[in-house]
Amino acid sequence: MNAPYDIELHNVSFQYDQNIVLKNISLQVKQGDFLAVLGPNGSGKSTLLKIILGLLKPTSGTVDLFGEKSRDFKKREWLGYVSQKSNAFNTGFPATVYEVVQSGLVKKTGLFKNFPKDSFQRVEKALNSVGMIDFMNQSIGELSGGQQQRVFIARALVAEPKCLILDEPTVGIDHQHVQSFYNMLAELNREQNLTLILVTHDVDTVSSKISHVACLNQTIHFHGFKNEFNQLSDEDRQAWYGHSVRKIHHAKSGGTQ
Ligand SMILES: Nc1ncnc2c1ncn2[C@@H]1O[C@H](COP(=O)(O)OP(=O)(O)OP(=O)(O)O)[C@@H](O)[C@H]1O
Repeated sequence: MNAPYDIELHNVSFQYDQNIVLKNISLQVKQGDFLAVLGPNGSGKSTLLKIILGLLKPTSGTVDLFGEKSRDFKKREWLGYVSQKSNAFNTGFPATVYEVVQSGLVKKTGLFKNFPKDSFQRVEKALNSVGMIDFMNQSIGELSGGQQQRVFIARALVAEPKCLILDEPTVGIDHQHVQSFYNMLAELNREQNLTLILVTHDVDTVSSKISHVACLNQTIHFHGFKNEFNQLSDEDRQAWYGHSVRKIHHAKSGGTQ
């Protein structure tokens, strides 16, 4: 299928009971984009992701996935999802890294079907992509938060998604490992042309990796290329975030602008 966009939202609004959370969101994400979704706490970022994933239905407006109406879209495995709470296993959890990643194939094969014959190769490939192949036989609970999160990305990758959606995936990862985590995402984006949608507060750390930025606070205040985001005036930023927000820091430019 040669869809113009992986994801296209038209005038999407959403409310929980009387609480309006999203208003008139129109947004397009094309194949190979690396989009960072930014916004203050409670601005609707996770809700937006759940609408894209089809876990919540818009109160009004429509979502198209790979050129089809979301409600008609059957290839759900094309959308991978890694939530911020994935890395929450304790040390006693009785599953190996291999088993956790293999469970991601259920999305592709269905719950009551056997795993495909080449599942070992698929798990191997996914673990290689996230640099975790050496941990294949280890218990998931024995890994650090950052390692567990890589395994969860492998679990999403094993179903061979075209777009990976990540909700604050670095929560619980040691500061010194966050950069290498984002390097890994950038490599997936570059080498596998994987579309990435990332909700994050790590604007500075991820800035050199992303291609696009969307600024959300109930509605979209800005959506465009990263460079355009950097041109936003302080007034625009204040209107979006409610208080002064730093511009993206570029290591080469010699400091926060
Ligand atoms: N299941 C729910 N039922 C009712 N209200 C909810 C529910 N989930 C979220 N909300 C409300 O919707 C609003 C947006 O929440 P959401 O989690 O989408 O924001 P967010 O930008 O992801 O926040 P954060 O950065 O704190 O994770 C908040 O006011 C929140 O209280």
